[in-house]
Amino acid sequence: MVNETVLKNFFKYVDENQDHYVDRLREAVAIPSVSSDPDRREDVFRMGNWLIELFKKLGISYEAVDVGNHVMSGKTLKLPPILLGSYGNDPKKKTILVYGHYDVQPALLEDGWNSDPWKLVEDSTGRLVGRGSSDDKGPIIGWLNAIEAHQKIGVEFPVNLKICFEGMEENGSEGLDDLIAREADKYFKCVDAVCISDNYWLGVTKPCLTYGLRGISYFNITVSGPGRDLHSGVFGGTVYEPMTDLIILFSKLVTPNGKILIPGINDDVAELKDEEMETYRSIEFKLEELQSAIESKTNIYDNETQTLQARWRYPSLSIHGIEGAFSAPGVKTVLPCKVSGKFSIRSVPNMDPDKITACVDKFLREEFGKLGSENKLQVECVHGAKPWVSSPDHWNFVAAANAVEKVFNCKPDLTREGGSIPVTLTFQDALNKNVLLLPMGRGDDGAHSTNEKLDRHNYTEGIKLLGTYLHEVAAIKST
Ligand SMILES: NCC(=O)N[C@@H](Cc1c[nH]cn1)C(=O)O
Ligand SMILES: [Zn+2]
Ligand SMILES: [Zn+2]
Repeated sequence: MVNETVLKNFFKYVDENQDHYVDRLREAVAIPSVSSDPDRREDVFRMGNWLIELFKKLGISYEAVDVGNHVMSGKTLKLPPILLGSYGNDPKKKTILVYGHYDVQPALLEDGWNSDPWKLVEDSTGRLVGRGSSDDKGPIIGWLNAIEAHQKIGVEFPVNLKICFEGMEENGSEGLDDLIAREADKYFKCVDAVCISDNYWLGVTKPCLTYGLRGISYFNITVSGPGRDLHSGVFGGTVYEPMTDLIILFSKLVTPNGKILIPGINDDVAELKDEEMETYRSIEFKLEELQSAIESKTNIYDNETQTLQARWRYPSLSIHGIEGAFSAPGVKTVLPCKVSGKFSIRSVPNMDPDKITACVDKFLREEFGKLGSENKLQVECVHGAKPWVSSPDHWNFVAAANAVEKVFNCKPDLTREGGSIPVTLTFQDALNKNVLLLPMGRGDDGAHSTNEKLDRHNYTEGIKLLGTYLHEVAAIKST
């Protein structure tokens, strides 16, 4: 049984120290730890060091594992360290592994932010706006805040905690799978279950536990031809233009209503069974919540079930951008000599990343061949992750559901998620343990988008939720 007095004191301490937690998040957001920008790599390291200082302060023993180098945009870069922390080592207690990431997506004020993305600001409704506030600095700091609160109120921590924080999640989690394979029987040996707080509620009011993710295959297709950028007045109409070829290729990938046009891509998608259909019925989700998150009515489906299925159990293809193309304000009559188009496919059970790459490569080469262009095409899958589905009947989920009831006074929805967290399946397979996703933020947080936020309420109740989950884990029979 969870000691209710302990929880009461823990909740009270968290409530009274909200501002301290917000200040801590502010410090973290101020470090622009963008893993996909070679010029920001030092900041990713700085963020790792910031966490190490906090580990030291909280008495968490740790190793900052150097996982070598990688090549990005033609540059060899050091990979940020993977932080492996240990808090407690009592053989009588369960051991929970928590994972999160300290890198963030890029953000520029001119993308449409209302304030500097690297300065956490709180609006009048308690929205804490800043890059990484929800994805994933708020949640990872949440675990550490929960440890600190237990120390301050003088309460024994309910479990042994293993911590794995990486700085490359937004950029393919390079080095992490190998490290997990190496450490499965060492650092990760005693782990009883895994908890990841790196996703969001479905809507804005109801907490959820998540048992599935889509995979991702991220592609870079480069079309090159002329040896240098050219004046379109002088050379337009006389040369094969890489940008024209690329746009035609892009136009062949997907229809405006999301149907993927690449032959073979949809072949392996798991069949929709009656039991799965049932799971959509009980979920509290309204199209209005989606519309509020996308700040428009540009949704493709006019009903909730089809929308959730499109997000969770069918693949999608999104076009992200073009490197090398003119994108600044104003007018520039250039004809770029080399452009790289970026798009990704979110995959679902039973799709296979190698087959996805083979289908994409074959299709694009055939379509490019039809253009009769003298330019060159290069197709590359820059990183991939497999989809993941887990069992929500496991005691790990039951403990989390109990914690949701204690903190939010309601039963959580059981959801899948359209995003990808590459390491989830690795943990499940390499450690043979149950993995649970326990989100802190809301569906309208705008992760990866402009004006990303975490509500103060979700942050503080989230700290309580993470701590209470660990108490419930300690109390539950785990057979
Ligand atoms: N919060 C999880 C998340 O945002 N995951 C990313 C992972 C990714 C893969 N390639 C680039 N980022 C996601 O986009 O789903
Ligand atoms: Zn992310
Ligand atoms: Zn994330």
